Amino acid sequence: MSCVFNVVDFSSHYSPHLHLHLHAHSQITPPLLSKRAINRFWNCNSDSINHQTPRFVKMQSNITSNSIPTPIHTFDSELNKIPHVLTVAGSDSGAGAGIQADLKTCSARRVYCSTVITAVTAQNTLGVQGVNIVPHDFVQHQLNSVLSDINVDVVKTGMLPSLSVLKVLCQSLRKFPVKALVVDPVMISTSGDILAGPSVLDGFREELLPMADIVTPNVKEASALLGDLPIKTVSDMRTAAKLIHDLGPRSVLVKGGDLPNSSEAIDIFYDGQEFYELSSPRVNTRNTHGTGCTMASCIAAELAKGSSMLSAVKIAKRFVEAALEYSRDLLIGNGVQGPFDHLLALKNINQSSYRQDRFNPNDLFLYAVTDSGMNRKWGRSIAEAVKAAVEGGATIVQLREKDAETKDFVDAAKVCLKICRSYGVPLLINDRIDVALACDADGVHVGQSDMPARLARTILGPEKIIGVSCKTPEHAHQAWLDGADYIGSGGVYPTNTKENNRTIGLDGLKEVCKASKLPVVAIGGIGMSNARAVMELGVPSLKGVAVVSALFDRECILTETRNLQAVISEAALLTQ
Ligand SMILES: Cc1ncc(COP(=O)(O)OP(=O)(O)O)c(N)n1
Ligand SMILES: Cc1nc(C(=O)O)sc1CCOP(=O)(O)O
Ligand SMILES: [Mg+2]
Repeated sequence: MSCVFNVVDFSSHYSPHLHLHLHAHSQITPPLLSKRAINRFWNCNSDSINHQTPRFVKMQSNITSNSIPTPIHTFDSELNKIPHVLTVAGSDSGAGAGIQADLKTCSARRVYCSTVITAVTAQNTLGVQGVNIVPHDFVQHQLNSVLSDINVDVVKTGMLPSLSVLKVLCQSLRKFPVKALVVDPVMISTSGDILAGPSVLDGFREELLPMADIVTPNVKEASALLGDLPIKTVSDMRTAAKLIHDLGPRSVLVKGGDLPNSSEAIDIFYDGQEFYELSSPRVNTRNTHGTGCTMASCIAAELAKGSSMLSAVKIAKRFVEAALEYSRDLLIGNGVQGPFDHLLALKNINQSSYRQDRFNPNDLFLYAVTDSGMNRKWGRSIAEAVKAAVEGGATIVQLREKDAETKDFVDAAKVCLKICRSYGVPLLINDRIDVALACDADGVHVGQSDMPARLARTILGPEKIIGVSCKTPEHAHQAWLDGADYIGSGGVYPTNTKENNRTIGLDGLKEVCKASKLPVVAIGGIGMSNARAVMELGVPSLKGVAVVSALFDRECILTETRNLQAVISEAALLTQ
């Protein structure tokens, strides 16, 4: 064993537990460790009681805390290092738990996740219909492939279906030490099916738990690990946490989600010195399949990013709580226990209002841009103005509410979105990416001094529409490079709506249109008198006109929009 340990580079691989283990079993003494490794090893745990949120109550410990500082899981300072969790677990065909839950959790928490599959289960929301155990030598093969190549920060274990699989895992962890080991002692599925037998239980107690940085049993698993010790109260959970800690893991999280008759989900975290009671509101939902796997992989993900153990546990609890809350009414499968949505993204898909097309350049044809000052002047709400414009034939709407309070802006945007969706008209938000996200608008329009389009694209994702204001061919080229969908170009004519706006004229517009790889909408001083001239420019990339005052600074928005529609439609027909 010691010859294996002698090849370990202590400055880059860090598992406090493996180090302790190593001191006990090999001849390596602390002076042989690099200064950096020693510093990291004895770094104080930054989670003191002062940092706790009120919902996480530190409990009195029976153990007098001594002055030995607790190591934290620090993260190598190499720039651009991607945090990496390896999950060693079973596949769940229903994708609520197991490997699939781990992958979704790590993606949601922005951590790379590799997988070693220990068993393939046939499973759905009704239960487990079949289990096919992967031979232990092939589990070892997978472990070797990943650990020998990709720099793993944290290993998280789930279903370990046989003692031989557990043993090859322990061997690999000794050969390839990692920064932390998170053990979710999966034994019985939530549907009551046995996923690991008694010999595995012995393996947990004797071999795996002593190597673990944290073990995360639920009440049933904690009881099984302790020879069927009854656990019925929070006080029992605390006793169990202490007894499991005595088996060797550095920390224990006993999850009380299954305890009956409580409006709260209470977990007990014990790090060998202090007990912490972590409580969250119990979410009343059938969609809880995979919460254990998710909790453990989220802890692993946070450790991989450099969190202390207590922080990682707190974040994981919040993450699970938020995902359950978001998913409480999701209907996936016909069984009693459904999966939940780790990425908080599935709900809109079912809405009848979901837009089918991502972006159609022809939507730029008659582009209505609102103005709160004009609406105030004419005594109408944003929603009334938008409704009149879409009824009159506006093909896209932008809410340009420069002086609205954020809350009012979001509220109005939600109402306008409903109106626009009912007409199949996209709704964009001017400048405010946050408002667009909050109301799930179809996209944003940004100018040269607003949020850069490239960044807006990263934040909003691939499906949202992004428009960029461009006065020059260079702007247009950059907008294309940045992943925009269209450009707005102007001011074509002088305007009173936007202060200090440089007029580029029809010639400037033509130059931009010719250079642009993206569809263009013209803006600035456009109305009934000059829209035809703009449309007759005859450049293929020019798709329409964007108008503020000629629609909204008028008594009847509906009539003005209809009239402008007629004029530009006629011009478009003539120039085809
Ligand atoms: C379609 C369209 N084109 C241009 C603009 C102007 O955007 P920006 O330059 O960011 O100026 P503000 O509108 O924010 O004052 C636009 N809004 N829409
Ligand atoms: C919002 C805006 N952007 C412009 C640009 O040149 O980029 S001109 C403009 C105002 C357009 O209002 P109206 O239709 O009332 O002239
Ligand atoms: Mg702007």
